[in-house]
Amino acid sequence: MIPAKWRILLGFLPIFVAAAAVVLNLFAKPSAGKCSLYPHSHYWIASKSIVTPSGIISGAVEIKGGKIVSVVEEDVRKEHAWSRQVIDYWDAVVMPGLVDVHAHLNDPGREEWEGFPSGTRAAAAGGITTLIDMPLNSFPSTVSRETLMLKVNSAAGRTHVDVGFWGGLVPENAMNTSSLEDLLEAGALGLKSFMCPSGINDFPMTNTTHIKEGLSVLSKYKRPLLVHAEIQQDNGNSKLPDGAKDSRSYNVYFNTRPASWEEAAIKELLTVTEDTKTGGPAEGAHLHIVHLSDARSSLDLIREAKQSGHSVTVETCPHYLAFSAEEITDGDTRFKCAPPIRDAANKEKLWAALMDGHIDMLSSDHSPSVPELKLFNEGDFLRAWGGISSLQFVLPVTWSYGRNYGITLEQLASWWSEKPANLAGLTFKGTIAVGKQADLVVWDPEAKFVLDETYPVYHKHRNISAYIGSKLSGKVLATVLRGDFIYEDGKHSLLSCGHPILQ
Ligand SMILES: NC(=O)NC(NC(N)=O)C(=O)[O-]
Ligand SMILES: [Zn+2]
Ligand SMILES: [Zn+2]
Repeated sequence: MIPAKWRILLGFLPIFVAAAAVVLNLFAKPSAGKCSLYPHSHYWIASKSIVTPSGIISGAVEIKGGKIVSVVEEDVRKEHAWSRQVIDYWDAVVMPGLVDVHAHLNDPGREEWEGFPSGTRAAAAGGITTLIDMPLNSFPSTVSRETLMLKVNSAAGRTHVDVGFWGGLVPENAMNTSSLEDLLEAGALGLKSFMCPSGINDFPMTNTTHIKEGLSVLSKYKRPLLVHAEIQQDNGNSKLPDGAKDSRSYNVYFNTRPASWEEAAIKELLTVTEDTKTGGPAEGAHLHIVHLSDARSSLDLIREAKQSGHSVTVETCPHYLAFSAEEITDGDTRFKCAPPIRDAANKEKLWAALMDGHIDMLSSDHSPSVPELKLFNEGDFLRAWGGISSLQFVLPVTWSYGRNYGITLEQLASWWSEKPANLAGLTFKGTIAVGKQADLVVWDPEAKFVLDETYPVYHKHRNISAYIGSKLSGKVLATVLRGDFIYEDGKHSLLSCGHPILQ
């Protein structure tokens, strides 16, 4: 029998515990050294603008153990205020974290171009919570189980966001089913190939036969093939001897890779994607065309193929939507990429296709190099490295330019989170819904900023980014990865707690 005075004291115990919890919470500081800037594992994020699959709501997202456990259209602030478990963002937008299915992090092997630590820090600061890394520009290229393991080992404990990996489809493994299966069994989320030279020696291009083989293996795994769709034609002016061209001229570069290269590649691809139709020999496989630039005939072909049941999707990138050939200054090789940024009328058509749903999603195609390879002194468009560096800015860029076309927050979430997560088979990410991982970006659509010398940039080489000097609106306030605040207001959590994602 417990003496009466102890029983009275025990009766007060829950009150003591609650009071202690309140005091501890009041003095809780961001816990340095951990994965999150906040100590909570069960909390609510409140806002008047939460982007869910069923529309924008005013309310709160309840997060517990890294997952979304409820999404409520109620004011939870009063109910939970005492515990300081509500983080209130008022008018800021809460969206699913971005899933970037096309980034070149070049690690291991070319870390001086960009590595997992710098690339994923930039991603976190930009509201991207998941990156799928491309199999080329690192060394060696990711074309086998062994080379995938090099990637995974290099990423371990060094990424601020979750990172998945595409494997490379190259002639050698395309003709060797067991090696391709081995790469997929090891966890590659899908494959990627080039129909023109990739610029990387150990990543040779594939032809239609290789692509057909790849799709047939992928159909068993129900994973996608991503293709860089350009086929070299004789109609570019690349045949001119170098001396006859002003290599500083953007127009000269632009004309070396005309839209007919994209069109030719897509025409060929669509002969193979017949097989992906329901009942076809490669049913279950899916073809995804990366970084579409030509919004004319290439897009018409894709639209028709989709209508006749091919399993095909297409992405474009913010640089094709933000810039036009007419605005690019000669010698400014920051804007060199392949396929090239085309004329302003083409850009308008890209926007129209995106708004109509004919372009399914967006990706960064962040493809940096060391500044020396951009040949800024010579301004040589023909010899400079092709690739735009943009990872940290894709959300404000899409928003700033897209506002003029009337884009909605729901569209942003679909293009940047839901559709890319589906492409990569990440059923546990991509939307704000009960049961999903709590990957979120909180951002202020009205905040304006200039990307000048003072702006913190986490890419390895800020001067190669095509966006430096731009005025943008839409500022990322906080990024949440599986419930952890990995970024808020210029601060990153001290530990890099991103996970590798293997299928
Ligand atoms: N080797 C590359 O990173 N190439 C990339 N380069 C671009 N887009 O200019 C690409 O995705 O094709
Ligand atoms: Zn490409
Ligand atoms: Zn790329």
